[in-house]
Amino acid sequence: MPTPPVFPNPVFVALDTADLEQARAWARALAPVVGGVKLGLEFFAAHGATGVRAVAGAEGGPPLFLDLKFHDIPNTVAGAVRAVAPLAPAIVNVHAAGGRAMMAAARDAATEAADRLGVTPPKLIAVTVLTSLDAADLTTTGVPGAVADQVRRLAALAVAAGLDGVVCSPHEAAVLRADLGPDALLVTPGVRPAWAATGDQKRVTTPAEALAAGASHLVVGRPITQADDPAAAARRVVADLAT
Ligand SMILES: O=c1ccn([C@@H]2O[C@H](COP(=O)(O)O)[C@@H](O)[C@H]2O)c(=O)[nH]1
Repeated sequence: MPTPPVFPNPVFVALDTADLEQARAWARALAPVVGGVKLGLEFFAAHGATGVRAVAGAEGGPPLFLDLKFHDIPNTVAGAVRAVAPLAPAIVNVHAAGGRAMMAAARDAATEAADRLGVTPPKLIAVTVLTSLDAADLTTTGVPGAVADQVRRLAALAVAAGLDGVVCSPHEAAVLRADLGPDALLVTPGVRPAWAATGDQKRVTTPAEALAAGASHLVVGRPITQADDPAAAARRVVADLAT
């Protein structure tokens, strides 16, 4: 199997809250421990770009994964990607199910906006099949068959559209690493240390298993943020990677 990209610390913590001060407190406490922070729909719906700057805008702060999962017609998604470019996220995502033209429009918009602003373009990745879905769920959406097959189809489409990688579950990381090669970003939520509750995630592994399977980044939210001591929980997650 090809060697996956090496990151000094692949753990991105999901700061899922609508409380600005809570997000800022988590970011302060966790930035020294994790490799990056992820802000998603709950936070963005409450606080928008101003809130993102307040949590992750500091010079020299941890890399930001802006997880807004854009999914619309190409013109609208391109506009959304341009609109978030001034936030200088390290990673931005769209839904692969939006199709090749939508993803290519997002890619072009990200490159053009970064050039105009004089910033490094974000890594642009596509969500394949949400980690909260299993095969039975997927069938109810009109996609019968193995989850991995649909993930592989959407991942191939994303790379063909010029994207840098995908969001997948750790269950598909090994097959996608083989399909897409060593440089693709494979960002895996659905990561649960043995001591954490699974919650609504259905396709999960431990952090060490996800990394061993070929994930380049691990997204971990509630096992860290809902712990009594989030920084200690983050240190446990990072330590688990060494096993
Ligand atoms: O398929 C996906 C895509 C995105 N997510 C996001 O990751 C985190 C996971 O949080 P946990 O608390 O560790 O479950 C969350 O922000 C999701 O929106 C995902 O879980 N699955």
